[in-house]
Amino acid sequence: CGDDHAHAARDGHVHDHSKREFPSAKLTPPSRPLTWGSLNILHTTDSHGWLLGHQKPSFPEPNYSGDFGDFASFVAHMKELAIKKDVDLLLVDSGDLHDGTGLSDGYPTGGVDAHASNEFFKQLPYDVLAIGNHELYIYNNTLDMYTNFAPRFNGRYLSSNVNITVDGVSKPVGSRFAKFKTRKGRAVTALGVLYDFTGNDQNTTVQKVEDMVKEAWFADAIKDEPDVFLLAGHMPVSRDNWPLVFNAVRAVHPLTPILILGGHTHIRDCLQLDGRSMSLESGRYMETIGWMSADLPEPKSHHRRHNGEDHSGHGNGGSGSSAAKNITFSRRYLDPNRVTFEYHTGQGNFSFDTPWGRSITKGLEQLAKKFDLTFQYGTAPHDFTINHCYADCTDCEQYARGLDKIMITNSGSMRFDIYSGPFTKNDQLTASPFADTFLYIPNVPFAVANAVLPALNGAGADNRKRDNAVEAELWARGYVGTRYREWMEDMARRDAELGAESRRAAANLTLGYVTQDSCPGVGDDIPHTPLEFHAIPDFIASASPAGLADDAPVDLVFVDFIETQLIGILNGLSTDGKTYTTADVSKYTDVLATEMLGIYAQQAWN
Ligand SMILES: Nc1ccn([C@@H]2O[C@H](COP(=O)(O)O)[C@@H](O)[C@H]2O)c(=O)n1
Repeated sequence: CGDDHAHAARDGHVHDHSKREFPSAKLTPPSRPLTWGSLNILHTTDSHGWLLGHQKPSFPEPNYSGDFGDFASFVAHMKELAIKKDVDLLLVDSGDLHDGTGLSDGYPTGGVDAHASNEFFKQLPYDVLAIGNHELYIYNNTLDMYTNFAPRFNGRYLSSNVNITVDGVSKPVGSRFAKFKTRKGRAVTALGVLYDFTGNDQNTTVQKVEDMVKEAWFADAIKDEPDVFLLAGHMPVSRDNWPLVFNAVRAVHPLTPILILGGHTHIRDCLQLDGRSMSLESGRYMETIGWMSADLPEPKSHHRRHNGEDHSGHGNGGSGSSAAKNITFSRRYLDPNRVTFEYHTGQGNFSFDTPWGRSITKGLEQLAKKFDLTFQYGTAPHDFTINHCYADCTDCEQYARGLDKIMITNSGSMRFDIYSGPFTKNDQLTASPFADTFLYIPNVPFAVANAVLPALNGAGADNRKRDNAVEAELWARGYVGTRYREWMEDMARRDAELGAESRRAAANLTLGYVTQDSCPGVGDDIPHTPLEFHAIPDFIASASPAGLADDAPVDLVFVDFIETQLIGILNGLSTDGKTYTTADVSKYTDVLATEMLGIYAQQAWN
């Protein structure tokens, strides 16, 4: 790509499409081409509105600087390559399009979250999409998916176990399953499964995965053998319920290839449930494009056409010679930026953009302008990262001190790092995208209020391991920060254990994800060195007021997202026989969690 620039200058070529400035940093190109199979998949998940790319100059952000227009051009070139290679290429998304940036959450009053950003998603030729938990926290968002999003995909937006009630009737938000043929004639049966999520709004329902697989429609959908099962879903590929779905399919079809495309924990992950299946999870926030390839047998229809009988290795008995063989798979985690995209498509900086890709980029920039996302509240004096170094927060503490209150929130409400420099409306919404309300319970005895945070974090003397029920409840409500942090911690630990020689080699690498999963070979497309990692608890709080007597009354302030857990914990700590209920809770302020950082920045960072 650097060469292309040089040629353009040397040859005096003038191109009328100027490139955007991102990435401002030098990016390492991949060094090994993708392995293509007879069926290939590009996978996105947990994009959460990150359609304009990561724009900050500090690493690892430039790794992810490609925007959705660049991605569209990439997809277009990859589709052409697939045709040239005469193989199948599918595009799959595993959900969570809401909550995460100004494009999804910076809409004017009266708007619907992610409605505008989803218009761009709708322009891509997704073959299968699955619903995520973030499509379900607010009924109006789900309704928008049902009314405006699902219809565009003609039955391929899948919500196998998720319903919405519209006009008193409960029905799937999208479709329960899809059956279709690929360009090469492969018969695909696809599902779109959501993990056992319980934080959904009224008038939406999520059926447990263990119940879904017992449904008559499910048995019916999987009865006929396709060439391949494509199980998309917003469910982590490790330590969750995919085996329930996998085993239900395997009970009927012991040998049919099964491709699982998962999500939710925001990590890069891959495993194989057997030799004829692969499960892939492709990160978060458009920081990863997943690639899966599989050398599948010829489509059954092809065999029937050519031989008059089925030698494909399909069917319960596995009549063909390939029946018992493992399938050859590959997987790769791509850093979405133009250097990656150009490398894998064999394009240069001036041949890469398609008119379609450019129009998507332009449309996204216009949307950012319309939502005033560059409005600047102040200038962040330094980086405030969630896990990578200790934030110097003395200034925030001073700001919160002086009143007899304790403010508690879930650390997951802080979604993204704040980088030094201009702090804009977009930065406010990437850091804190949830329109959660601040609530409070007045007159809680100080000693009790002060014990809530450690109890919530499971660190209290009598509660060393957090109650399993609380843990399960948090997981069910979508609390997955722990898994992402474990993953980051693991890569930092492995890095620390490296010997001196490997450490010297790693010194030349840029910061980024360093994945170790259980699939064969190296998954990351570009070798990186991992970020430093410092653990944070699941819940965080303001500094406790100093010098108060144990029975001094304080306001216990918290976000509505944690109301149920907090009241439960509070009642476990209460010593005076008082039982707290939602009747004790009032609204603390009209300021929403989405607005608070801007207010702070205006006062403290100007
Ligand atoms: N109103 C909300 C909704 C969600 N959260 C946080 O998001 C987490 C779930 O997000 P995933 O992308 O991981 O599914 C949830 O655990 C909360 O931390 C929130 O704070 N407020």
